[in-house]
Amino acid sequence: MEPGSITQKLFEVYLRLRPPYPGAPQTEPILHVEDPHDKVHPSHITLNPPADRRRAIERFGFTQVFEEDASQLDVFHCTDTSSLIEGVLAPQGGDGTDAVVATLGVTGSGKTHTILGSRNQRGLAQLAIDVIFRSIIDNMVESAQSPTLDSLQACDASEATLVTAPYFLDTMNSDQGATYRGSGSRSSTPMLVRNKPTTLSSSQTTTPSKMRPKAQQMPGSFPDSDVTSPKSHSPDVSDFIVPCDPAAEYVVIVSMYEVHNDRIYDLLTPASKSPNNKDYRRRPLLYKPTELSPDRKVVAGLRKVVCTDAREALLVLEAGLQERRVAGTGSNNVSSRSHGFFCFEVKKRSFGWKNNSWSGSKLTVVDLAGSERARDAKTQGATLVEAGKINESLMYLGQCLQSQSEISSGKQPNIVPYRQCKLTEILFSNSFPSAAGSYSHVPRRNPQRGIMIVTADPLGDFNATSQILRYSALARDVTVPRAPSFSVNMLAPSPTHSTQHTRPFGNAGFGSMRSHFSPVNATEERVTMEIAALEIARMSEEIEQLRDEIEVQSEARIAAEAHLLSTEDRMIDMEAAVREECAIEFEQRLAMELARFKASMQIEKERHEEHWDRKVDILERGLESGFEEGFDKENVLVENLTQELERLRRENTILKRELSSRSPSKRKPLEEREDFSMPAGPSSKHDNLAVSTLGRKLERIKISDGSRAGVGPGSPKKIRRLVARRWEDSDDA
Ligand SMILES: Nc1ncnc2c1ncn2[C@@H]1O[C@H](COP(=O)(O)OP(=O)(O)OP(=O)(O)O)[C@@H](O)[C@H]1O
Repeated sequence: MEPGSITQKLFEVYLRLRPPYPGAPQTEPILHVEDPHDKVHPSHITLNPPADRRRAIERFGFTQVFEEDASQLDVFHCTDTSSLIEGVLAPQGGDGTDAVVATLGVTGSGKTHTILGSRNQRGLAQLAIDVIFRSIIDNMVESAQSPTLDSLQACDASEATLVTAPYFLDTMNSDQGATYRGSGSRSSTPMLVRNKPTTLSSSQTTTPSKMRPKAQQMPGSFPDSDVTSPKSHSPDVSDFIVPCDPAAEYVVIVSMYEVHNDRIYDLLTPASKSPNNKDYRRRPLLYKPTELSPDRKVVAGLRKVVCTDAREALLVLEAGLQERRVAGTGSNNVSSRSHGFFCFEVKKRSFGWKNNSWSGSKLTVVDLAGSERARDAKTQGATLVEAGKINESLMYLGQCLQSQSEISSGKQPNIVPYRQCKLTEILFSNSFPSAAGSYSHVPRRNPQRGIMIVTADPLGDFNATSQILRYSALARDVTVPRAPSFSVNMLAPSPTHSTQHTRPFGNAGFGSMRSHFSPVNATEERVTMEIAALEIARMSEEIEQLRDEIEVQSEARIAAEAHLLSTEDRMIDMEAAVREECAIEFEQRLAMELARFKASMQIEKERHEEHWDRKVDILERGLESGFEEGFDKENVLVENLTQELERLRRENTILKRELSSRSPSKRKPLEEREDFSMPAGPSSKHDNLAVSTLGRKLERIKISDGSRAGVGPGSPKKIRRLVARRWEDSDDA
């Protein structure tokens, strides 16, 4: 089945009329309860427009109408809240069925009174807590401490943090434990001590502030949760018990949250100081499917308190109500500025299975904020914006309820448009069976059962009341107004004017008319009067219709403005989220790029080092090889020179011999001769000089040889060869 399509009524709708305010002026009520005829309880009312309004008379049908004198207990019993509790406790085994009890109405019409009661009377929430705990008292778990707490935590599908009631209350009461809202909260409606309630003025804002009075010091207007006080039992339901599963042990988990400006805030988690400014703020929570609840959305991340008796649950409820946003308006001194959701999850598991999983269902009691007209409520600033948001969400809720009644009367396709805002999503999304086949690993849950109690003030504002009734009623008839009575009066001949008819229309003066008076004229005039009267009636009708239209249009404009504001808010949120996402992505990419850059730098560095190492190697090798080469060259040179020197010496000896052999008698011995004399000094110098002298000598010899060669026969090559041979021969010799 498509989500949003229905096969049965999603909410039973009841109407509760509030008694007049003490000291309220005696005026004609706009609402009249119809005689039930053959039925026991009335179920229809008629909405009569005030005498000065020309509007249709409307008739609305509900499951039941509670008149002004109906008590809290009447409402509890007749709305069959006990059967909802029975569905939650699931006495026949299984998970049971979730239930929702909500109130809807114009501001000040008694919604909070019905749900949370007042100083002397308990509301449906307290009565339900009482009945639930009385019914399961014999099957309650022995202790909510570990390991029970751990097993409950493991089975919680809403990513919640579970704490035990004693721990929660201790934390709340400790001075440093938490930061709670004081003024501007439902602090005037707790249940412990009978101090005078705080009266809130319209100037009080709904911004959370750092304050936490101890539970015992809180001013109260709710019934006493002190079990010894008679007020704590009023009305008394002690003889009322609902059957529970005898094979199971139970525990109750309390959680509370509010929907304010289309955002969900936990009422049991203290506000924390925002880093940017000194305000104490709560973090909005998400309404989403989770791993353990893939087929159903849940408010994720709540703080839930495990309670084992009614007193603990009431104290937790009271603590959460301290956080609820309220403000004084022109219509109500303590007006709820948010939709409050108080959830009592009844968890059960089979006896003897200490580690098996917990299942169960929950009862949610909802105190909706009231619709209001800015003009009447005299709200401004933030409270006016809140009012716009409240009206917008109630308009969407109205559309859902209207579609329910239109579907059942066959006027509309089988779809409930509940995804338009958080309020309708939370109220309706569990009203439908989960899609067949999907999430086979998760047990299929029954669609929730719902009760909507519409509250109305019979002496209240006609337009606001008619609007609420129009979209909440299960059935509606419209009776077209009769012909305007004044036209009939006008048509009737006036005895005083039997002879002198006044003429309301026409340019002619009164005197001129009278001068033309005749029976024929009288008939004509009567016809004219008739036409005029009909025209007046038609125009008045038109004016009324236009007036209605204007009212509808201005309501629509307010709703559209509120929608615009919420859309703007959503866009700002989205922008912030996108910016944050971009910043995170940018930082991630930057980090990645930096890492990549560092890695490539490292690689490059290593490559460079390697390159340089290789170069140095090559250089070293080059240097080594170069040195060796140079060394070798030098050695070769020295060797060559030595050889040359040896050769020259040999040559020298030969030459000496040659010279001495030419004419030894006529010549001085070589040592005595000037050109062969050896200078004194180191042997090397002496050698060098000798070599150079020898060189010169050789040169001369060559020249002389050359001159000889030029004169004698044969080539110089031949001569040199001959000479060399001769030297070789001499060497040999
Ligand atoms: N049935 C009733 N019997 C007695 N007193 C009632 C009843 N209904 C409402 N009241 C009183 O009327 C006053 C306003 O009622 P309440 O705060 O319940 O209105 P509301 O619809 O919750 O308003 P809002 O939407 O502004 O929060 C309270 O003082 C409450 O005690």
